[in-house]
Formats: sequence, structure tokens, C-alpha cells
Amino acid sequence: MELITNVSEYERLAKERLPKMVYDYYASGAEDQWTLKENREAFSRILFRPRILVDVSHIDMATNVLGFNISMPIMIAPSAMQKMAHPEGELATARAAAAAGTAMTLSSWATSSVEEVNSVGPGIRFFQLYVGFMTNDSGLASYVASQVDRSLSWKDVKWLQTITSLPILVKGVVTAEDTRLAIEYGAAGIIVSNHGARQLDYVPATISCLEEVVREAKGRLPVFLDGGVRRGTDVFKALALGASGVFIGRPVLFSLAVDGEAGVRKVLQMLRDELELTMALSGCTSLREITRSHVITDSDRIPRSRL
Ligand SMILES: Cc1cc2nc3c(=O)[nH]c(=O)nc-3n(C[C@H](O)[C@H](O)[C@H](O)COP(=O)(O)O)c2cc1C
Repeated sequence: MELITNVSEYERLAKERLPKMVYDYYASGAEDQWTLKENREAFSRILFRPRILVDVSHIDMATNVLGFNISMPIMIAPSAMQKMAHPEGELATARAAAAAGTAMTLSSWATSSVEEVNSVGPGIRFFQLYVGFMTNDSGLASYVASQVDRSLSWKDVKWLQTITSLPILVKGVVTAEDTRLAIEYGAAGIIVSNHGARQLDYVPATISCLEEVVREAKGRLPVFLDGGVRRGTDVFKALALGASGVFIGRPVLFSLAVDGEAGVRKVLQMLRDELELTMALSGCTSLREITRSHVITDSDRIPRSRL
């Protein structure tokens, strides 16, 4: 096995190993793939304003999501059909997430059932009811998945609350308008996501939409982000712009394809190590200490006279 030193290397290795059709299904984005590229590039335009001479000998990355303690603010997004990447599919992902002490999400198009995934042992798991909605219960999720279809609307967020007391996260919010609606319809949290740039091309990168959503949310509900997170520095940037945590998608599929459970464990460990280093070099000892003033974005660079 080649020595792997960063998350993106798994994509290259997965490309060599996977049937072309499977690789293309995992890797591609919609149409011109502008948003796919932008999800990464927008991160690279955000720069740091590090602080020095802070005692960073102890760094705490633990956090709490909807009442669940997790070891770090990095979780696993739902992605369909993981058995095309590795025979153990979602079960390997569940084991790796549990070992890392973080949460995973089971896609509504998973190749393992809720019961199978739960049988690997305890772990923090979100279950997707349909693209856009997730809850954190097991038994109910499969029931609800069979009830909802493409006519899903905001009213269904309310309806879901009549059949479960579990918190519902709404995924795919990228505007202030939808943030307002998510709050109005009782969402417990929001995931800023463009579904890995696989749906509408030419939507902005998720990291570029994050502040608009965070500003509108005003702390009334937690805001998470996914899309293009490949480095610990990306995680730090998302937290600095107000995210409560991030989810990763393709890195899980690619590392699963290359090395199964061990690959996914390694991805989580590398991101954890990189986030820890970024915090140390920025002068932050806990997630709370990561603030907006630790980064500079495109919008900060627009001269005041033009605003
Ligand atoms: C092959 C593939 C399948 C996916 N399937 C689902 C899915 O079933 N449900 C869903 O909400 N999101 C799905 N997603 C989107 C991911 O949950 C996540 O939003 C996205 O991959 C994050 O971006 P990243 O891959 O750049 O990390 C899928 C993504 C990929 C790459």
C-alpha cells in the first residue's frame, strides 16, 4: 500500500482501482461541473489571520451535535451505494465512524439496511428519510423513507414532526430565504449543501453560501456544511464562518474503495490531525475559540467604497 499523506490522494488511487463507470458516478458533478470545481476553489480563496503566542499544548476538538457528543466536528455525509466501492459498504463506514467517535449518515439509497448498520455496534448515526431530510433514529427511518416521494415540500417537515419527536435536519439550504422557512417549519438544524455539486450546476460553492445562512439563523439552530471539504484547514474555515460542524462525502467513497474500513479510518484521522494542527497554528485551543476574525474572505476584500 502506497503511503497516503492527504485525503485527496485516495481519489487518484480509487480511480485506478474502480470500474470506470463506478468512479465516474462517484466523482462527477452536474453538467459543466462548474460548482464541483468551485466547491474546492472557494475554500482556497479564504485565507487565515492566525494569532501567535497562545499556549496550545492542549487542544480540544470535541463537540455536541443535537445532544450527541462527538470527538470532532467532522462527520460522514450520506452517499448512495457504498457496496460498489467495497463489499462491506456502509458497514465498514459505520465501523470507521464509530472508531473515530464521530457520526455517520446512512443514505436513503444505501446498500445496507438500517438494521445491518446498527448491528455493527453502538455509534452515532443519522438516517436519511429522503434527499434533504435526516433524523437520528433507526427503526422509524426506513418506515418514513417508504412514505415520502419527489413531491416533498416544506409542509412535509411539519408532517414529519407529527410522526416523530426526533430532531429533523434539513439539507440543501443555501439561501437566507430557505433558512427562514427551515426555522418557520421547525427544523432542528440546517445542512448547507449543494449535494456535492451533483444537482444544480452554477450554484455557488457551499462555503460561499455559509455566512448568508448563518446570519439568518442568528444562532436559533445549528448550521452544518458539506461540499469540497478535503483538508483540516477547510474544516477550520467552515467553523470560522459559523458552521457547527462539517460532513464529508466523496473522501469516504474513495478511501472505502482503496482500503475499506481502514481507508475511512485514515481519512477521518488525517482530517482530525490537520484540524488540530490548524487550530494550534491559529492560536485556538477549543472550537469555541475559532472566530470570524481568524479568516479573511472575498467579501472582506471588497473596498468599503464599493459597498
Ligand atoms: C456518489 C454520491 C452519492 C450520494 N448520495 C447521496 C444520497 O443518497 N443522499 C444525499 O443526501 N446526498 C448524497 N450525496 C451527497 C453527499 O451526501 C454530500 O452532500 C456531498 O457528497 C458532499 O460533498 P463532497 O463529496 O464534496 O464531500 C451523494 C454524493 C455522492 C458523491
